[in-house]
Amino acid sequence: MRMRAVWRLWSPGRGSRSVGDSARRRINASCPRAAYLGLLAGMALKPVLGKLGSKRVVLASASPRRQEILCSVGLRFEVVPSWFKETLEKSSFATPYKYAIETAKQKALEVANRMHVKHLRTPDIVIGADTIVTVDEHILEKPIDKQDAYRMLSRLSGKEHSVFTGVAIVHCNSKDNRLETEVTDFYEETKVKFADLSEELLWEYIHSGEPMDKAGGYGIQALGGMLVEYVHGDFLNVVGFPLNHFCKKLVELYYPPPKHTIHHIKHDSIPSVETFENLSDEENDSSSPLQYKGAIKLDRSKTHSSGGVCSPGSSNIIKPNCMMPVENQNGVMENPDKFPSKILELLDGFRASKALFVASKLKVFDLLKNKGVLQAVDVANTINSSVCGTERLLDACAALGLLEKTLQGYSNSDSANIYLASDSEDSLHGYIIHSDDHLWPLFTHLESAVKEGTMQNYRAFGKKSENLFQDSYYQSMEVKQRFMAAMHSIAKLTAKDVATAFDLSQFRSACDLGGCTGALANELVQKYPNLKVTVFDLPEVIANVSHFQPVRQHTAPVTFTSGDFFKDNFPEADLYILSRILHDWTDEKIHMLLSKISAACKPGCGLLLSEVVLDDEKKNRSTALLQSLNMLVQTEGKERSGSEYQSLLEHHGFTNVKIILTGNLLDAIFCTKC
Ligand SMILES: Cc1cn([C@H]2C[C@H](O)[C@@H](COP(=O)(O)OP(=O)(O)OP(=O)(O)O)O2)c(=O)[nH]c1=O
Repeated sequence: MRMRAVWRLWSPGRGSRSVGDSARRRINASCPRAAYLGLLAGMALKPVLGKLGSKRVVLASASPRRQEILCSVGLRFEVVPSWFKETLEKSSFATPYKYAIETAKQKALEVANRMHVKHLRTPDIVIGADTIVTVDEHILEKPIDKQDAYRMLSRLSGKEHSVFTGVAIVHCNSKDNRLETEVTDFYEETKVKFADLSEELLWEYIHSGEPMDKAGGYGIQALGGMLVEYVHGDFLNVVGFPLNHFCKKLVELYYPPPKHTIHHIKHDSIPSVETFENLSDEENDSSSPLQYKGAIKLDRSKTHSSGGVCSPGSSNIIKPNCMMPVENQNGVMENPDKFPSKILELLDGFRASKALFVASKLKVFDLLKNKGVLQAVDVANTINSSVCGTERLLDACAALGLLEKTLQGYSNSDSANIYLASDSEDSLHGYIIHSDDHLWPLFTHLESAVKEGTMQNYRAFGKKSENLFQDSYYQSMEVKQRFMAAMHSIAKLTAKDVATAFDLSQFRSACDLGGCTGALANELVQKYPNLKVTVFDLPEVIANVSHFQPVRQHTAPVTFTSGDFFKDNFPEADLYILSRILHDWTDEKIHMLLSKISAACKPGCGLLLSEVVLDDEKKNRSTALLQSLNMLVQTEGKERSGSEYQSLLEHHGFTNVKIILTGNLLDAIFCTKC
């Protein structure tokens, strides 16, 4: 079989299926037990999701496979790739899985610490994982180059090997500003047997590029599946995350089984599932969309009934339509879980956004920051609103985790004090108001934007946008200040991660083109005191930057110069910066701008971009992809993938393009002029 023919079927962008789909399809076709386990995992996770719903869960992994596996069961999490280098001394571990567990643990702890220290955002749970392949007592990780991939794959040819994934679940707690962690870890082993691989097949596979970011140099979920004769164990474990074992661990952690309630459901090809009844909502977690009050017990005699009801408040209720597996007429367990929680959550999304917008606009978070705890009636009187409406808004905000509600009244959550109060240093208030006043009207015309493929400024605001910034953002003082405040909020939130993503210490002068209020520039001079930074932006912007400047800064001040980077000459510098600029424009305009920058750069000069970087297949980072829709409704630009940026940059003589996914809202790209 020729690889290329198959590649066409599976390659992204040609209607290929996701890893999750392909993985699931394989499971179903070849391994009924694994298929069942897949379903079990999905079901088992749902009630646990209620537990995790109110928690900040972080996946400390850059692996798109892991993200997809966890996404596919509806877990909500942030992705913050770990910076931990996988360099532990292998020989110091008694077994390979201990090595994988320790690496997973270190990956997760690194992220927990970094988030705690750098972002003041202590997560509740950080998940780390590490996948290794072992053959003939050797541990194989990701190949460093094609030769290395060749060595690995020829070692695996014709043999059975083991794939171990170590997983660490780190629970975090911030006490007196110190991070406390509690680690739960486990591993899963899957045996995989490779067919005999001919040299030709082997090299063709290596040249497909697939082996490079995968342990053992193969991806079982894609082309690499053709090399495999059999799999014993959890398929998803090979793909990078043992979902089933993970779910069981969560159940163990959150629903420790009271011994007397354990029922075993047995079936020939199906494992006992003592976890199910413990997944009922005895603890009554209000954050779960699948929330039903009262203890719900599994009554096997009734699981055949077709019309099980889930009603709140009653005990001894069977809910086969909600979470539990039921046996069909043939005695085979089926997943009856048709509850569309993910879809319902999306459906609700706009209501939650609007509640946040309105509470921000009415300055609820400012009021509660100043006053501490208030009853709804006091809030209503102060913000000049009805008591019944205010109470519902406050209750919704409390349920969304923005406020806390006690008998004494409502108060801000910690994150509301940090991010929602308009006067706090890291406030997102500006961006929230911009989202309500500007993006919301634009998004109501998303359908037209999709049909026409163009921005919707005219429909939303009755203004033609021949010159995007002049016409849309700088037409009135009020809109301009709102827009600048919005950009400032995001720049402040991301500046530290962008400024520290690369070592820029060799540069003496920098020019931030379109640098707006100078938030990134001010961060750069803090980090590099010898760097002189100039912000170059339109005169309308520069005229308004003064009240965004830091009050106490012990470094040389940032300089501001006005001009239009498309038309005017910009200041000389050995480092140019474009933060959230390229995404506003078409490729044509980007070429124009990059060619101007390239002409201004001497060899060795640097160019730092900060943008949302899409994954190459444009399917994994939903926040980034939604941001691309955001660009569609309001600009002629779009978000781009790493390779798209790379080819734009290389076209203008910039080389050594490096990309860092910061885990924050903006990523960082750095390259130098050759
Ligand atoms: C064996 C095998 C591995 N893999 C992948 C899973 C992991 O992503 C990768 C193993 O490398 P890891 O170091 O475990 O993970 P990673 O570097 O991709 O991500 P991070 O360290 O940020 O968590 O190999 C497959 O996708 N398919 C396979 O068949």
